[in-house]
Amino acid sequence: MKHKEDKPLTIVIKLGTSSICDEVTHEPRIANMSLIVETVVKLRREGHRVIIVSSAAIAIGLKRLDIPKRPKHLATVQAIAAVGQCRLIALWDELFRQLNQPVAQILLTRNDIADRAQYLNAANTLTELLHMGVIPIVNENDTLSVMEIKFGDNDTLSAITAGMANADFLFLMTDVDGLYTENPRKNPNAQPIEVVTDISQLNVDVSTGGSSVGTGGMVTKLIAAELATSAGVTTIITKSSIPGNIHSIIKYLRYLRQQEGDSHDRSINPTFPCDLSRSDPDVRSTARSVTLFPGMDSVTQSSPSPSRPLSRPPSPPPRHTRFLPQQHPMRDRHFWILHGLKSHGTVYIDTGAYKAITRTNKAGLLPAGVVDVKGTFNASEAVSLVVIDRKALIEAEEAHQGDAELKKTVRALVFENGEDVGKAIVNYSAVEIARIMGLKSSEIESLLGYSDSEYIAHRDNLAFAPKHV
Ligand SMILES: Nc1ncnc2c1ncn2[C@@H]1O[C@H](COP(=O)(O)OP(=O)(O)OP(=O)(O)O)[C@@H](O)[C@H]1O
Repeated sequence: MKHKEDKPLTIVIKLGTSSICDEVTHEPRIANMSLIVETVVKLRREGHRVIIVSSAAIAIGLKRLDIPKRPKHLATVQAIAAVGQCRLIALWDELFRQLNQPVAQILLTRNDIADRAQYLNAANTLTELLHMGVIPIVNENDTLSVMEIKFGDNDTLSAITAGMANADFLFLMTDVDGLYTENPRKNPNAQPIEVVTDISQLNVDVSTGGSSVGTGGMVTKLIAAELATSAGVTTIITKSSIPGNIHSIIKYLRYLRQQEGDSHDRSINPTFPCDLSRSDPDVRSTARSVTLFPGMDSVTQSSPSPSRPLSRPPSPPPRHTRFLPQQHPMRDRHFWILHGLKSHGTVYIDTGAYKAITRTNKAGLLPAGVVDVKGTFNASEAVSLVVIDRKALIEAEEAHQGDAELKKTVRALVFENGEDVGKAIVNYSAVEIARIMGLKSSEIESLLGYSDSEYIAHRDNLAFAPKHV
């Protein structure tokens, strides 16, 4: 019988600038890149599908053009990126060619995925390349990207790519071997974090930057981990200087998964009391119940099945931080709304509306639940949803009836304290919403002269950040 753990995996590997280039000289780290190539080809030969997200176009361009320091002028940086990207992909192609492995270049901007059809098209191209046995090498299209259409950093881009490709794993390879309580470059006593079950509960300092060529630091890695785990992708931060670690970590996690699979096989009730320390010393104190792979229920670890001998436990994996995927991954469309679309404004809703649109059998957003609107956006564009306390707003306004200035300040305060809970694609423009907010849907037509929908946003067009569902 073929077991779940034998299933080929889709693995996204994000390589930071510091992994590909020397911080000072900007020379490519050929030896390290070669080791990455060997690891990726090994994974390919085991049947896995691998996508690389590669930074470093600008750094490589600086070297190519003999410019010692990154200039400030945007057009100059974009020109350098164009030169560097060319060299970078040529380098990857040359190294992979030695092992007869074809690669493909994919350059993305946020604009490329802002349209649902284009997003699906990009996802289909990725799938097709993987199916053909090609390694897609993804990067932000720095040459075209202006602030408005930027992913901003390749950590975010890699998480979106992982979601798009329905990946099992996202490896964020960097110059530290994991997340620490503080920046280990600054404080050698910082403690490593091994398993993260809930990113919102993390108590770490990620405020300081990393290498001089790095762009995101740890902050963007945490954002990326939150994004990827919400799509069901196990996310790992580890050191890029030993790329073979990817293989050891996967082997180790597959072993755990095999144990988990056997627990499922032999039990009517899949949850066992367990001693995590037997199989996973990393998890000992941090997690009692773990989900190792997307699509599998959270189960506690248990001893191996007596009916089928397990393979020998692999040696403990190299140090890494592992972010466990959400038990109920977000639907692809919701993932796209939340992370693929740029917000063009804000729709403020009250707590009643929020409850209605987030309950299990969720409703669409009706005009009655909208308190205010900000920005200039058209119908069919994405907006942020912010929940505010309508009762507090009314009370505050009533308390300051006589003082228009104070009333304005208090109102602004209530709005400032609102909570950003997700995004929606709206059926009406900002101007239209401003006219129909607070009203019953049946009143839309008489007010606007038409009624395209009874909803401000249909329930399929509402997406919430994981902690808000
Ligand atoms: N709490 C923390 N734990 C671990 N590293 C931290 C922490 N806070 C800050 N850092 C810094 O984050 C750095 C890694 O991020 P950085 O952006 O420099 O690298 P990269 O991802 O390899 O490059 P790029 O951003 O170009 O993709 C580490 O070198 C470390 O100095």
